[in-house]
Amino acid sequence: MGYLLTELSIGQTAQLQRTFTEADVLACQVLTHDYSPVYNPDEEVWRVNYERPIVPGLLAEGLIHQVVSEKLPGAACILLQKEVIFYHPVYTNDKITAELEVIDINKERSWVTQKVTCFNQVGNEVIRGQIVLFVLPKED
Ligand SMILES: C[C@@H](O)CC(=O)SCCNC(=O)CCNC(=O)[C@H](O)C(C)(C)COP(=O)(O)OP(=O)(O)OC[C@H]1O[C@@H](n2cnc3c(N)ncnc32)[C@H](O)[C@@H]1OP(=O)(O)O
Repeated sequence: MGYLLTELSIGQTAQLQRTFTEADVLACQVLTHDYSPVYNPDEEVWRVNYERPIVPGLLAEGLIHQVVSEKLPGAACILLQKEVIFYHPVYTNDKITAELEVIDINKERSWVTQKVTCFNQVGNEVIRGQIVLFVLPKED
């Protein structure tokens, strides 16, 4: 399903929630080969600055992509730009909400710009940013 470009409007929002588990982190490490000690509960290095091991940024960002694929626009599109700031760590077993809001539509190019906000179960903003998507036309 999803929205055609002509069905999108400025201010439209969508969100999804996900809890990132230790198993998710391990699966992400296998795929990315990023075995940073900051993800490992048995390591010491993260303890000075952080409460618990951190979820890889790339994995947390995955929730943003899920909102794009499933909800807004929820149709086939191509990521053109992504700028994100990690304001607060995502910890294992945090319940994260990713919210996207349409802030610009370029009808001539079929490009849509969305504001990205992700926050955790206590309302801390963990990720803020912006993405630009090329919304592919539906086949007739
Ligand atoms: C590379 C891989 O192997 C590893 C990973 O992927 S790790 C996972 C992804 N990254 C994170 O999870 C990082 C999460 N963020 C943090 O841990 C914190 O942002 C921080 C420790 C870097 C900073 O926190 P803190 O020292 O508490 O800073 P404040 O909240 O007090 O803010 C001070 C000012 O800095 C600005 N700021 C904060 N965070 C960032 C950021 N990530 N990028 C840019 N600027 C940041 C904040 O706005 C404050 O600015 P102001 O003008 O003073 O208001």
